[in-house]
Amino acid sequence: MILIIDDDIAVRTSLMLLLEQKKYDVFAVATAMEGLDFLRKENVTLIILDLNFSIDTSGKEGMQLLQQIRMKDPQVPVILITGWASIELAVQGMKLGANDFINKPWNNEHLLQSVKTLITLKDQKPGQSSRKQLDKEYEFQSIIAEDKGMLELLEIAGRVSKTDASVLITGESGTGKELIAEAIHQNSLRRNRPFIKVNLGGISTSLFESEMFGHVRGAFTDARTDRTGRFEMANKGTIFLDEIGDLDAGSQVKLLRVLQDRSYEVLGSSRTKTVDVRVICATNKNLAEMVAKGTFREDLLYRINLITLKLPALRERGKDIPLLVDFMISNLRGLYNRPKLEVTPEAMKWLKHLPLPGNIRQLKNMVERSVLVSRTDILDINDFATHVEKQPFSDSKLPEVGAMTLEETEILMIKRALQFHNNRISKAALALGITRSALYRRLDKYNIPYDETSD
Ligand SMILES: Nc1ncnc2c1ncn2[C@@H]1O[C@H](COP(=O)(O)OP(=O)(O)OP(=O)(O)O)[C@@H](O)[C@H]1O
Repeated sequence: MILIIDDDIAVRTSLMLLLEQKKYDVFAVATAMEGLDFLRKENVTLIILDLNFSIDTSGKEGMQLLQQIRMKDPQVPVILITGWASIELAVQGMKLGANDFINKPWNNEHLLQSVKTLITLKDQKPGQSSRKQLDKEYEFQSIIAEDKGMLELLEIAGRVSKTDASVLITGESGTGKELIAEAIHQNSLRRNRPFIKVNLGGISTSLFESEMFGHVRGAFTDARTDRTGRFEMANKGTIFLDEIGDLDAGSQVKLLRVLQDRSYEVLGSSRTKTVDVRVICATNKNLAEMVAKGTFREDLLYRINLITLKLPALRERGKDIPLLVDFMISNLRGLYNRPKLEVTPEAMKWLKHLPLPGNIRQLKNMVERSVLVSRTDILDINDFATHVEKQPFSDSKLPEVGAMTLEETEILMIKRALQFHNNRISKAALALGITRSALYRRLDKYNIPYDETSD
């Protein structure tokens, strides 16, 4: 049963009609008291709450009610309805545990999507599907994963792919964010429509609008012909906004508007265009931290992260490395016509313990290079070892001369290696290029705490 709490009879009626048409059971109340009373007695699957309900437009009462709802039922999904002017209120509401917010006047499709997504996700907790079941239900062939966390992630990705919910994919560089974004599109009802990828990190501020929304001829000096924007190209399909954390403040506002209203203006034209698009964003930055620092808009974050998928780093799913290597080798057998390509068990073991900060991309590059260069089809440790790509490092990253002694630098590097490898001594030693016993000696010498049992 969906519960609507709003004192405006017009809003209640139109929401009820809309949801009933879609065969949802709906109940509407006008006051906070009635709402809480209903929640106590009935099994509510989702709540739609108008934050500005009651004559008090500060939203205080709505916010209080949200807190009370959360105390009674921490799980029930809550969608807030707010006026455009009270976007800050919506952000506060999200912090208090609401799941989504919709601006008035709302777009019916958008609202129904949000309802469908939240109910779909609530129905089933992830973590129940095996790889086999996932493969039966979805098309994830190009994504190699047996790791439990990854399977949970794929299960959620599969389920949300059928909705139009916006998805934020986070994770270190090379962990497969783009691959997941493509898979969501491929498993969605939009699969036969365009999938448009935009690398926001590569678009300059001055070109943002023309690139995203297009321009008409003469809109600015260099605009000699009309240009179709990326949103228009993605119409009816999916737009994948990569590196969203790299967007400057001005472009963030412009993006927020199109994500809120699904409408925009082509540069140099006064006509408003609407767009029907599914939005998937990705970043390797920590957006919550950026919000705290004031470099990323909080309202934009809530607009894009109805569903967040956090991809694990490869070192957190080391058991998947042999599967990934097998998959890569099998592709290369066909590509280079070398059907006998193999990796020795020793090399496989060695690869499993290799520090790979560039994640799957780094592994893939290394395997491919090793195959290309090796004269034999049976690849051993030595064939790979010469191709371990050191991450690009510039000495400008080093502290200023005089800021640190050599000993202090050594201590810092040891601590970083331990932290990176979750205190696993042998892995940290390998990354530092010393033996385990040499690392133990240094840990004792510098009094760095460690856990002997963690290796
Ligand atoms: N689970 C996986 N199975 C097979 N190949 C994978 C998997 N994950 C990633 N890859 C491959 O690794 C490479 C990097 O993946 P992708 O480009 O999706 O990473 P990313 O997280 O988007 O990187 P960046 O943040 O640098 O843009 C691609 O060639 C991709 O096909």
